[in-house]
Amino acid sequence: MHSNNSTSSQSSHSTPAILSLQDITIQRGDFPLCEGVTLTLSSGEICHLVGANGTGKTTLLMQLAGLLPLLEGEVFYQGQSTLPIAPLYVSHQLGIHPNLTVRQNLTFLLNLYGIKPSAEQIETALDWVDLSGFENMGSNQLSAGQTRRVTLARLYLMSVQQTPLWLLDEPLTALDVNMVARLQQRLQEFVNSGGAVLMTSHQTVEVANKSLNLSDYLPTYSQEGDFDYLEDYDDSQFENKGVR
Ligand SMILES: Nc1ncnc2c1ncn2[C@@H]1O[C@H](COP(=O)(O)OP(=O)(O)OP(=O)(O)O)[C@@H](O)[C@H]1O
Repeated sequence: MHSNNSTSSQSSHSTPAILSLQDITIQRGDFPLCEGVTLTLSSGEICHLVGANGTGKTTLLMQLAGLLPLLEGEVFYQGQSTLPIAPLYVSHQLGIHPNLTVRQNLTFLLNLYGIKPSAEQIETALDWVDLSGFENMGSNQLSAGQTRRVTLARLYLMSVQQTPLWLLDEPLTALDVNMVARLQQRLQEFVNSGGAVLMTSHQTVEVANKSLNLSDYLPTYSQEGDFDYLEDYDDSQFENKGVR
């Protein structure tokens, strides 16, 4: 893995990059979490988005998916400066409704991208995540890993034609080693067919061929050691007032 950021919306190839972030600010609420974030993501690339807890990885994916506003910087999606873009976005909150069956949930998730799956496609996708026979089970009866498998099953049926960019938030969490390997194989197939992936994970992502570390983009005031102003702080006013 390597960092390979660029300020251009063009990749080194003649076709535009699938995604280009130029000096964007990651922000939720009043204060920026990261500033000047820059990335170019082209066909064939799987970018591992890393950074300490709370640095803004989920916030960035939500901004790109149009769920939170982007206040600073520019996003190019397939060469066009536009937001919100319409990638596949898989939230770490899963989006599985407990009162629906597994089949109903998976059908709904695919409908969002214009896919009306046949019974056979649902079966095949569930088989891919080892949930054959779970079609009519209530989703409130699934384990954490099984719930995540339902939300990931859609990746089996989605292709570059629906969306060339997948934004995946913690897709490997709660999965056993076999499913982690199978999912990574699917990501590789997707980018080999022309797609690109931006994903968060606190685990190693073996198939990643790029990384973006948000810890490199913290605002100056939050960087370690930048607390000089505290040296002048006079706390004598609190002495003997029971304020300590
Ligand atoms: N629902 C929310 N409402 C308001 N602020 C939030 C909310 N969720 C997170 N935050 C704040 O936004 C900041 C960034 O959170 P975010 O979830 O993007 O971080 P992250 O890098 O994905 O963290 P983690 O590695 O723990 O998943 C956090 O510091 C948190 O204080």
